[in-house]
Amino acid sequence: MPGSPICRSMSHDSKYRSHMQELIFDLYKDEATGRLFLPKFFKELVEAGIRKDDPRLEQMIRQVKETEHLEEEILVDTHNLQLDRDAFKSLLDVALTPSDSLNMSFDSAARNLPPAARLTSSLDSNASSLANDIALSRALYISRDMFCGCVGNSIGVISKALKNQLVIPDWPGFTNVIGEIFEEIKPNLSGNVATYIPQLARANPNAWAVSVCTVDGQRKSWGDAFKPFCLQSVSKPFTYALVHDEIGADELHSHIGQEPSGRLFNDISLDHNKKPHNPLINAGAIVAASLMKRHASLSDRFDFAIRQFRRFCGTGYVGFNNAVFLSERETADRNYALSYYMREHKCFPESTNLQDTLDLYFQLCSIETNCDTLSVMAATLANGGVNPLNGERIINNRACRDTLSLMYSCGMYDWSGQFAFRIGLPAKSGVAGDLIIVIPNVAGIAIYSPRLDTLGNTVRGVKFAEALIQRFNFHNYDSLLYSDCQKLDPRKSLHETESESTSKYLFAAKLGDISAIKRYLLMGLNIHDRDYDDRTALHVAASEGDVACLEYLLSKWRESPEPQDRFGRTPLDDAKFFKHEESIQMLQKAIDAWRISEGD
Ligand SMILES: NC(=O)CC[C@H](N)C(=O)O
Repeated sequence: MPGSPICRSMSHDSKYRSHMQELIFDLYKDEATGRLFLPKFFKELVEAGIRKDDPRLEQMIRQVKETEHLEEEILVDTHNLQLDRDAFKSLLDVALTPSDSLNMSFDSAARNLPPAARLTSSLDSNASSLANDIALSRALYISRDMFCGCVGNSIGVISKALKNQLVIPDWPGFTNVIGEIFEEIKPNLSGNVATYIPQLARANPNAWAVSVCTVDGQRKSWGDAFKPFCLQSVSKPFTYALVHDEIGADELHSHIGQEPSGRLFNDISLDHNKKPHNPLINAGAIVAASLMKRHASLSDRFDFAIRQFRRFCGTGYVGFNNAVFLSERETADRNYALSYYMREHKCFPESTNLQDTLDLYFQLCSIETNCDTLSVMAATLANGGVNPLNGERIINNRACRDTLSLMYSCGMYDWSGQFAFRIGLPAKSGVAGDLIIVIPNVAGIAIYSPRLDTLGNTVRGVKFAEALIQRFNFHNYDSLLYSDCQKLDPRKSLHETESESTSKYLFAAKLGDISAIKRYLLMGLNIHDRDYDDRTALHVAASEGDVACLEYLLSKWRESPEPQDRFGRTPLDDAKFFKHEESIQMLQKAIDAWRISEGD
């Protein structure tokens, strides 16, 4: 439909996308080769918190690998290397692995190439120069066409990351503090592993893991983050959300209340309406299970549930621990008694099969995952029901809102009131020692430490939550106006005036922070911008004698390299004043070239 809003927006989107692709390529390309050095590019994304296994980068990484077939003659001709395909691919794999260890990966990769493929070359035997020479081949320096052809839908997250517009812009700074808290709490070995379900008693009591995923998909994990555990009661908010999404609030709340019970999670009690107090204790969760796809077979109901649980994370591990399911079912007198008591009070829908209901409830509690994956599930709740890694809506917004409200008031058993008061965030704990904390519109946090306190909450998890709130202004009421809260606010600076951006841009030039300069240019700032003294970034870099920064600016400069500030001084004057010889030569060369191009 040419001209229609949809068509315009689609054409606008595709025009915007290709504009961003070109802009990013130009900003990040290596001036010497005119190509984009992939490892360095990915390093920028990793530093912003976007991991290589992020589904949004999958297409790009796959296409780069597929598109870039190994042309041995290029390697042999250009570098006189005797290199077999596997060895080169292993080096390409390392180079495309944006990780903290990226810096050393080239050297280690070149040194660790399989003996058979040990490179023989006329080049310097030093691994890093060898690796860098290999990197000069096409595979790691990609052309404009290849970049624009491969980046595809990844451009959204890439441009946001490079523009520093992700919800937590200083990701390294934020995760450093989280890492400190993680280490601080690690020595705490108080509490005991749950034993009333025999399988749970076998957990490693000292396991300790924390994972964070933001609503922009920035992720980091610490400790045993890939060690599997069963969700147990952490499954309850997701069950409630799915049933809410399926049958709606009115029908759901005609069966289950929204009040904290003030009792243990498996207490045999109902509220004044003879309904379970809320869906986050056993009584309410069992009724919620009875409502989930209640006209389908038990196998279809479980299949639906686990598929939906997997959609909450979109990646990672979500499985099922049959041993825990059987162990739980064999020792569930309390839940059976509670269910018969509820049936007596007609809490279940007509013709509910109680055994099926309990089996489904035990199965939901026996869904297995790990911290790294669970943090994404929590981030989907933080993100209004939309999975941040793929943009898929999993539950409607009202179901998400109601889930968070109940997690806020009822999520921590008989410590829910204290948790809401002290930490001020929606959370849900489980007897496996798992805990999710949701920071609405910011991030989901998953924690795993099996030692529980007397109320059934993970001891380290609660301590972590308290430490988190001491450092960051995440408490629901830290955001009050006129707050004198001195805590850290790691979220992006919401508004920056143009003059603020210009001064920050010039300050980046003073620091020689080329990445920050690129981010400002990516955000649309004009490279020739001047401050109130008509000083430009060229003046600043020339005064500092920062040759790398000066070289980058001159490579993008499209005006005369002799701008005058309010005192009539040019960047060359400044370089001469501070006696920066290299800068003087570089500027003089640029001035000569400019004058020739202007026909002076
Ligand atoms: N708090 C919990 O995690 C309890 C869940 C466990 N499956 C039970 O029903 O008792």
